[in-house]
Amino acid sequence: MVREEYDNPMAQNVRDVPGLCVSQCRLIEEASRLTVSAGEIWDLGRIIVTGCGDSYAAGLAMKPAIEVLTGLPVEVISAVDLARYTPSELLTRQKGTPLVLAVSNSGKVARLGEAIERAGNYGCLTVAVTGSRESRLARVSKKVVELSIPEFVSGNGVRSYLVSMLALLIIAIRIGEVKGRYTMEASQSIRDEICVYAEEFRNIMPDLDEQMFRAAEKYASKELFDFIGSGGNTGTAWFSQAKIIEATGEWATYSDTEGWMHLNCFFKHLSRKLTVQYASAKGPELSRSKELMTAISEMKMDFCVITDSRDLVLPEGTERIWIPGCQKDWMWPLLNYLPVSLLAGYLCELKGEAYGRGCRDSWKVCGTTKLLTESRIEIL
Ligand SMILES: N[C@@H]1[C@@H](O)[C@H](O)[C@@H](COP(=O)(O)O)O[C@@H]1O
Repeated sequence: MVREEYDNPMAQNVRDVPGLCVSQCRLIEEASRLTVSAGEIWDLGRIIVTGCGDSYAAGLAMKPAIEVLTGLPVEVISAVDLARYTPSELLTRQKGTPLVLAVSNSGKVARLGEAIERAGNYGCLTVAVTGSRESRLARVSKKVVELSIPEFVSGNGVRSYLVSMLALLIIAIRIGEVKGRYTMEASQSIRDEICVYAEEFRNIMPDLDEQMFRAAEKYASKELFDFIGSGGNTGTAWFSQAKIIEATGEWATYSDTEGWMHLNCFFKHLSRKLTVQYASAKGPELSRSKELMTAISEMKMDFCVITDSRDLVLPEGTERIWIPGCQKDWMWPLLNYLPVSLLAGYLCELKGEAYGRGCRDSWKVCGTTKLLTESRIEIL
């Protein structure tokens, strides 16, 4: 088959991401630099990142990075948990003010606005990281970092996911710098490293594109997709399952590297499943990742490993999907979601599917954003 005949919006979005990463790096730095003052940063006790869907995954993906950079404890809490379940006493000032970073491309999701209004009422410093300053989220947040993502064909959030993660990363770099953990020059060199990573990705894109199209051809009949990753790669694994569900409607799941051996290893119909593991050569979990690879190979199922290593010994029959690595392992999730985004886009074309089932028939009810934006608000 000829790849060009199966080109699709998700693949077009993926190809745009490295350039977008470089251009957004500077723009977000400018938009966010003075949002939280030095005094407010010195007063912080902990950080909560929240959001829905891909925006929640962006928090998972950047959690280790934010922890390393800021030296503060970071929790990623879903919007509904923050709105309705997190005890109010945990949102009040205790050994410093909690900073809540609320990620939402649209700023319109009701539950997130609700969570932020509540957290703000109890004393959190709330910051909306959003594409819309006019949105309800921006209005109820104490501060706003406005993202401006250039228009492009809609591609299942592949570009906005990058920008959400990048914004969290750049805000964290600034917090660490103001706290005196490293110099302004060191901050700039981290941002430079982000751009180097993006450029390396841009260089491998034609080969990666071809490999993922061939993988889509090979795995087009699969009905279950099982993603494994820990640390920031938990966010990547979450995002991977989301793209497969949206683009193909097939069943998809994710777990961390330890959790897989406790649960997802028990799926049946192994011949109908594709298992994908994220394994960075610099990752602190590499020894555990290798144990899983051995077990998965003994179970005899189709298996891909997305890795930044060409030397990592993989079990026979395993497909290596090589992508660039980063000097700082916590930066890897920023772009390592791109191979599966390509895979999902090509699978959608090969299976004759429509994103979100075209919101037709039984899925009509899912097509109205009202269920997300006009949900009843309760400030507890
Ligand atoms: N299906 C979409 C997701 O793809 C999106 O990530 C989420 C949050 O959207 P936003 O970032 O605008 O808050 O909304 C919906 O659930």
